[in-house]
Amino acid sequence: MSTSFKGIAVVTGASSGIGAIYADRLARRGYDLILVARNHKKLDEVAKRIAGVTGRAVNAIAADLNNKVDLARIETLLATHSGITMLVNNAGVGALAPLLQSDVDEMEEMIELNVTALTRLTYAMVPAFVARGGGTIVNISSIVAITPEILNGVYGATKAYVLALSLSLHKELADKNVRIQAVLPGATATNFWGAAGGSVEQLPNQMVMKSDELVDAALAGLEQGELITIPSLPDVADWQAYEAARQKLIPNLSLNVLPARYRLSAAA
Ligand SMILES: NC(=O)C1=CN([C@@H]2O[C@H](COP(=O)(O)OP(=O)(O)OC[C@H]3O[C@@H](n4cnc5c(N)ncnc54)[C@H](OP(=O)(O)O)[C@@H]3O)[C@@H](O)[C@H]2O)C=CC1
Ligand SMILES: CC(=O)[C@H](N)C(=O)O
Repeated sequence: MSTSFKGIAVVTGASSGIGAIYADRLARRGYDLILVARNHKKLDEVAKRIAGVTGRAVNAIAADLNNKVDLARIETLLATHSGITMLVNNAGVGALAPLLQSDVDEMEEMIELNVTALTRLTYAMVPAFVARGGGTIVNISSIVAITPEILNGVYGATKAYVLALSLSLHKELADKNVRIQAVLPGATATNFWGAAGGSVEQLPNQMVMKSDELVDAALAGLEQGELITIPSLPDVADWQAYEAARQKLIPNLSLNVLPARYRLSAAA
């Protein structure tokens, strides 16, 4: 594996779980790092460990992406730091309870982090990448983007947003050398579950991926040029068939002729 210098990767939510593994793997691939999360102590520990092992420059910035002032600080960094070549939009929280058992204020906070913060960081990053002739954005979505029935519906909807935005950005930025990848993890053994009020131990073991294997697979997908990476999916042909079915719908989704099934008969 080449370890030539690849610029700076910014990883949000890097104090634990998937984000901390991304930080480690990207440093080993030759990126210097800027790590973002709220917990300064944990973030510093991750940064020191990775810098010690890899010798790369690793900066930790404590920021609450649900706080407008902190978020603006990170947006400014992304828009102005010319060394940044990759953004991993990973920070996110989830929920497990259905609508009747969940609190709408908590849902709003989740939307602010999973959707609003990710959108604002992307809006800060993309013009800078376009101006510099390229860059890479990795968006951590989830399999619940396409299976919202599995967990809390608002959580699934936030991840469907991430998938939709990624598909659109890929098309919009195709000729600007800005790479987009959306990663759709299935259940992964991280703090996510405890933070969402559950426990990963309650899931059947065969459904749960280790976070290091998840990230290694996601980076393999990135290096293979994938737009969508579903690390758990055994046969990529199944995703391709799903996507082909979606593409087949497109020419028929906006027409000025009513299909026969909706034409009311004169007698009715
Ligand atoms: N684990 C799973 O089963 C799956 C997870 N995902 C997604 O993966 C991503 C990473 O989660 P995962 O590693 O599993 O869980 P973790 O709880 O381990 O990581 C979440 C990260 O986000 C950070 N974070 C949370 N809130 C904020 C905030 N307001 N501002 C800044 N950072 C914040 C946390 O750090 P801190 O508390 O220090 O701020 C932490 O570093 C999420 O987007 C999640 O939705 C997707 C599919 C499956
Ligand atoms: C699919 C999952 O189980 C996961 N926790 C997620 O965050 O989407």
